Amino acid sequence: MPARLIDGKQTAAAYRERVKADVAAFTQKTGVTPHLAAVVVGENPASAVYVRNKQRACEQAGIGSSLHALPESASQADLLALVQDLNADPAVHGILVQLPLPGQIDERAVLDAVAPLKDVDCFHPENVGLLSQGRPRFAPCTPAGVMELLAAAEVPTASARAVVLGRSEIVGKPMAMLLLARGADATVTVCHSRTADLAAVCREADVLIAAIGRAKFLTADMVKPGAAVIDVGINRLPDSEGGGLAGDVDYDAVNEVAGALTPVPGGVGPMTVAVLLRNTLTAAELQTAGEPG
Ligand SMILES: Nc1nc2c(c(=O)[nH]1)N[C@@H](CN(C=O)c1ccc(C(=O)N[C@@H](CCC(=O)O)C(=O)O)cc1)CN2
Repeated sequence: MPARLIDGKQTAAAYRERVKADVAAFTQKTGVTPHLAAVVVGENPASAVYVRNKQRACEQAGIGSSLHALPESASQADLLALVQDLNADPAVHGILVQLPLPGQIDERAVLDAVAPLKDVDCFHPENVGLLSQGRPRFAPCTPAGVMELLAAAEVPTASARAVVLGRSEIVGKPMAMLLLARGADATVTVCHSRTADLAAVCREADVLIAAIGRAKFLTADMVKPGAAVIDVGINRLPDSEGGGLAGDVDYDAVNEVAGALTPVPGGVGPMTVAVLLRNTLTAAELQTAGEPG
């Protein structure tokens, strides 16, 4: 029997409606319109699409946005100066620096330069530290989106064995923290391409998060029958393989073994954008006098 489909588009649409209502209430109460500044460096076509989608989503939620584009040749100093300007601008509540950045730029130095209260991606070490201590200021967008999908699909995490395949700063590590947090209460293993007997480790999972960044890496033999599998991967296939998008999960094969499964596209991706909207509202609340943080 095929797995139950976990529909990210539908869950994200409902989530975005809730954010929109909360933004309207906030703006009515304070007179402040939350504002997201998006920073893009270079001509990466996928980044351009993602940022355009984020701006469109802002507009639909009643959030203002601005685009700050630098050329591919921009120096680290140019980018740091832009980030400092946005940090100092009281009309800007959230700053996102779209990744990846061109090779000449030290990504970590730029992300560290974003003011922690405007760090709507939750990449700044202060915010990662708060998250790891179980007192998050912002939700890490993609991992928090995964938690929303699990909740919407009524997949229990308490006492479940959760395996996170991938150890990136953006997804794998914060994902493990959210699953481990009080309330989620999963028993969490983080594994990666160098884990010994990786398939056996993955097969222990009741909840399996694939975030390794390799197309169709997770195969059916790595999945416990009935497990909930969340595919975080968004990989562009070469034309020789038909082009298009593939997740980190070998969808057709895993669909025959898993109990529930997210598609790509239409799974985790839409949730990343939805959580970004929530974080922009949170940032505006934190920076608006008289608003509880
Ligand atoms: N500053 C950031 N940079 C990047 C992040 C991030 O969270 N913050 N994540 C990714 C890109 N990303 C958001 O920025 C992102 C990627 C994909 C989607 C999405 O909805 N994908 C669709 C498919 C879209 C397509 O056809 O290409 C889907 O999965 O249904 C949303 C956000 C790296 N950079």
